[in-house]
Amino acid sequence: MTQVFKFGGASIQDAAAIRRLGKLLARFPARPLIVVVSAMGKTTNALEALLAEARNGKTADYHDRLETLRRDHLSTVETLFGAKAGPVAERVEALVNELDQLHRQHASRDRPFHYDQTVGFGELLSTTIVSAWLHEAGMATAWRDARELVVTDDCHQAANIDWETTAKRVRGLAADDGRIRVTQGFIGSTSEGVMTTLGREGSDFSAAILAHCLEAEEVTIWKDVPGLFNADPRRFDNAVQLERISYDEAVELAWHGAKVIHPKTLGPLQQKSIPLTVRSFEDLEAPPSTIGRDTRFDTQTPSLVLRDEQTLLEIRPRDFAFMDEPRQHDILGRLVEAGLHANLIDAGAMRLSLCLDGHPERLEPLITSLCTDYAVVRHEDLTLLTIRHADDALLAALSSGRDSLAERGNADTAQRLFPSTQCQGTWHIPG
Ligand SMILES: Nc1ncnc2c1ncn2[C@@H]1O[C@H](COP(=O)(O)OP(=O)(O)O)[C@@H](O)[C@H]1O
Ligand SMILES: N[C@@H](CC(=O)OP(=O)(O)O)C(=O)O
Repeated sequence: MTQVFKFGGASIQDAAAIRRLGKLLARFPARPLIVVVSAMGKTTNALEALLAEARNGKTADYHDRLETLRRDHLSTVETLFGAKAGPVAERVEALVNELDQLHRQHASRDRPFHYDQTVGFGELLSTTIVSAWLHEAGMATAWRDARELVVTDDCHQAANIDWETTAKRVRGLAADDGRIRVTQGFIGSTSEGVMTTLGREGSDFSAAILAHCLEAEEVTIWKDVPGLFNADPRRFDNAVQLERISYDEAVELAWHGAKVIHPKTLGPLQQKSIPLTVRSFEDLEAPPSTIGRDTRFDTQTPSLVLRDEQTLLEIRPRDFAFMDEPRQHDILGRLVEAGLHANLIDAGAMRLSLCLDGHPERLEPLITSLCTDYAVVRHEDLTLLTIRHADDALLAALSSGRDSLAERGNADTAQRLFPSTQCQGTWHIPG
């Protein structure tokens, strides 16, 4: 049965990491094996900065960054392949040159389109190197172009999957010829062949799309943590690993901002009952986390998610009228048009409060539009705490000494919005 492995930026950040990836894969001889790979390290952030420089006319900065990108990838190739670097270095050079050429072609197009023609190159570069290295390390490997597999609409930067066409294209991917298939996460293309991206951190979703279409046995996401924890272990000194949780619970954590899994990943897997394993690429012996149908363990441990860089908008009618359904409909419609998502919504008789990611390019036009019809008060630099399965004592302890600007709660989930200045440093889960 087909296995799908996904490796994120941290697992292939440099030559040493790619060597480690080769050793890891050598321990998994079962085929068919599909390996979905993200861009190396923080390449996607670098490509976003490159795009901004290109669009702001900072030509010298653009060229410096492009050359840094070229140098970093070539230096990884040289470290890995030494005297045999030539053919791989040529392919890397060709990709960087193609990226540069596309910039000239697309500079006058709208930003989301231009974004997708730029930022997707991170994955094309990384898979070119990883695939060649696996071959060099003695594993039969075939590089596959995700743009020929994952078909989407033209909603650039957040493309929607054409499941029927994708399923047809993906069918041959699991051909049992013993070769590992290496392909890119995060990217796809329209039916006309124009590159699209699936949203930041979307490679987990790519792995789920392929697994869904191939009815795979399992998806494994390899991470720098042993599994899914009840809070980000970088932020909470006593976070504990959740060894078994359900799709439903995992989707709640991901939706509320637990960065470890992209929220869209769970749906395609749940539909086909394909388990998702989150595992450490650093320690193969560490017990992993498994996400599946079993809901028995979901409520045993409270889970916490912190989301930084939040903005709260308090929106009021100017005429002392109610914040009734037509007004809420109007405001939420503008939110959708701006391409924004509210992480917390709270309504009063004459107020609608929305907590949004601080995304200046989308937020500013929304605020300008709202200010024409409503009184808007804006609070910046906030951190949203979401707790699943909390009791009153835990909520009180976490809120103590912090000013809550907005709150929401139901039977399973409580949210509190605090000033980020009161949320710095390491957190400890009381209990
Ligand atoms: N609930 C959580 N459980 C585990 N890790 C989490 C959680 N929330 C956030 N993280 C963070 O997610 C990181 C791994 O995800 P990410 O950096 O996106 O990996 P990659 O880009 O390699 O796929 C971990 O280093 C950890 O700090
Ligand atoms: N490289 C893309 C897609 C992705 O999923 O990356 P990672 O798996 O490293 O989070 C991004 O950074 O958004």
